[in-house]
Amino acid sequence: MAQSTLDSMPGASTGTVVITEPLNFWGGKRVKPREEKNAEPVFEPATGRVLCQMVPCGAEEVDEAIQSAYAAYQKWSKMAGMERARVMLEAARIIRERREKIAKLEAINNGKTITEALVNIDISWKSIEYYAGLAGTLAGQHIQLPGGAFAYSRREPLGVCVGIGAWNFPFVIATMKSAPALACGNAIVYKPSPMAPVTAVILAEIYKEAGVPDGLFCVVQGGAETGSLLCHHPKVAKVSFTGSVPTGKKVMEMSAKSVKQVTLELGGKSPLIIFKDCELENAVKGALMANFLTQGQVCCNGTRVFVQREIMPQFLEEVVKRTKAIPVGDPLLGSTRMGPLISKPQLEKVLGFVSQAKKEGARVLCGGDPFVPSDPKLKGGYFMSPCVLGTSNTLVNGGTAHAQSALFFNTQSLSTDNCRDDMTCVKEEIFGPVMSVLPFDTEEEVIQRANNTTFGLASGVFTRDISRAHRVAASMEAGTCFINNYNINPIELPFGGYKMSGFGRENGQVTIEYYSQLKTVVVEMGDVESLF
Ligand SMILES: NC(=O)c1ccc[n+]([C@@H]2O[C@H](COP(=O)([O-])OP(=O)(O)OC[C@H]3O[C@@H](n4cnc5c(N)ncnc54)[C@H](O)[C@@H]3O)[C@@H](O)[C@H]2O)c1
Ligand SMILES: O=CCc1c[nH]c2ccc(O)cc12
Repeated sequence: MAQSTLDSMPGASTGTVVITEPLNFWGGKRVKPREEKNAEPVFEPATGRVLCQMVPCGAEEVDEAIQSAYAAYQKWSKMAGMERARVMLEAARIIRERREKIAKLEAINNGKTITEALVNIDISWKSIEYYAGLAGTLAGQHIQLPGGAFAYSRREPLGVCVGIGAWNFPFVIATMKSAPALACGNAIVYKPSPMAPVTAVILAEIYKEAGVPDGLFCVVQGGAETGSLLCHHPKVAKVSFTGSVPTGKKVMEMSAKSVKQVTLELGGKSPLIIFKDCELENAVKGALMANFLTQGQVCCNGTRVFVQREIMPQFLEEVVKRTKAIPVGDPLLGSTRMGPLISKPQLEKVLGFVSQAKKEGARVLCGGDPFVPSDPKLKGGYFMSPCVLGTSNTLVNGGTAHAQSALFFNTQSLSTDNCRDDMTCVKEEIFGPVMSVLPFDTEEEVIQRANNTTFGLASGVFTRDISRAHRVAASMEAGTCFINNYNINPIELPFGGYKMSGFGRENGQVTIEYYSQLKTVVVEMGDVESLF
């Protein structure tokens, strides 16, 4: 087994790892790219150094991977669910055993902190364990018909599925797609993001070691072109896509040509609503969890934080204090709570949103600047200080919080020194550590404003009023609503979007339905009654 990448991990530190092994995997082994000519450098976000080369797969390589997956599917789909479960449980066990090494590699490639990367790897093996548990339960129905005839339904796999992933949760996304796919008896060809290509192949090796047939989980590297080859391939039955709305639309369009099933897990601009009767410290912690994990590059982040006017001063004071205290730096240090963004263009894009917000009248309450850590090896990294955009008055001296709110916030509608619903930073997905804080007055008003978006991935509400909490949750046009917390996404819970945030679900029992199809078998026990 080519385990050398992982073997080099225990002693590895930021700025030291170089990966030269092939990153494609099909037919049960790593596969060297056919041509190196379109190689793209992959950068270590913490240092800006080249970590490896990503060589995109062309049509022949994609076809080879899909043929290899199809051959594996023929074997795997004939195994009993319990047999598949056994192999999957072994894969989960191996991931768990190697969690530190895999997490380190993930943190090096993605820039997320080692603390978060470990949580991600734990989610990954739990996902495989969870779907292994369901593999043996897949069953149809028996339906009695008149005259002794009957029918039964069989839950069958789809065939070769394709997974296309984003760069923010590379290992998690690869497992969240492959675990339900394999449990149902499918094979899967996975294309990671060209910016985070290194851990998917580790997953492929682990599945192989656990005993899946060669080709069952393949990895092809590449960007838009390779993705498009996958979406057009006639042997592919389903495409599960995680990424942005514009790319999701293209994937859906390409898949429609050969009527492939599609799951779209797309972006968001989720609202987090904080009522004045909340437990304030929890609400502040929730707002930080909703905005700053993985440097704010999380699809379901609650980036529009609506705060009831009366508690705005206290909320802002506390949220700004805590945001300023977030230790930004080397992702491999246990004490770091925010690493670098994924790439230089992403950093520039996010800083651009902050500049635009200022031009449109928002006040930067903290952060929003490029950040250069003191450690010299991190000088070329893509760091920025976490940012809160909102109103400035609460940080003005003097007056009680209530007096301030009465004096200042009652005139807010006249002020431009504020986040407003029509600002770019409030309307568009930034995908970086930028929280926009907006005042509101009434429940009715905030529900309308929270839903006034084309996205619908997630939402959140903080209140002590149980009736209000459920009323607000029911009225959110979003696939998830968190009550009195945020970004709690265990694998047992269905996850996915409303509106332009996509359709289909990942995680939870329901995902079995997105990786399988029902066949109805009708059985006659008597003679055929023919009208002809
Ligand atoms: N809903 C979710 O579960 C979820 C999870 C993570 C990220 N996201 C979203 O992903 C986005 C960030 O990720 P990104 O920048 O990697 O997104 P992206 O849309 O740029 O790329 C996603 C993937 O699509 C591939 N791709 C690009 N063009 C393609 C094409 N024409 N055909 C087929 N594949 C193509 C990319 O190579 C990559 O693997 C954000 O909008 C974020 O909200 C959503
Ligand atoms: O960007 C979001 C990635 C994501 C989607 N669903 C889940 C579930 C658990 C996670 O840790 C991440 C995600």
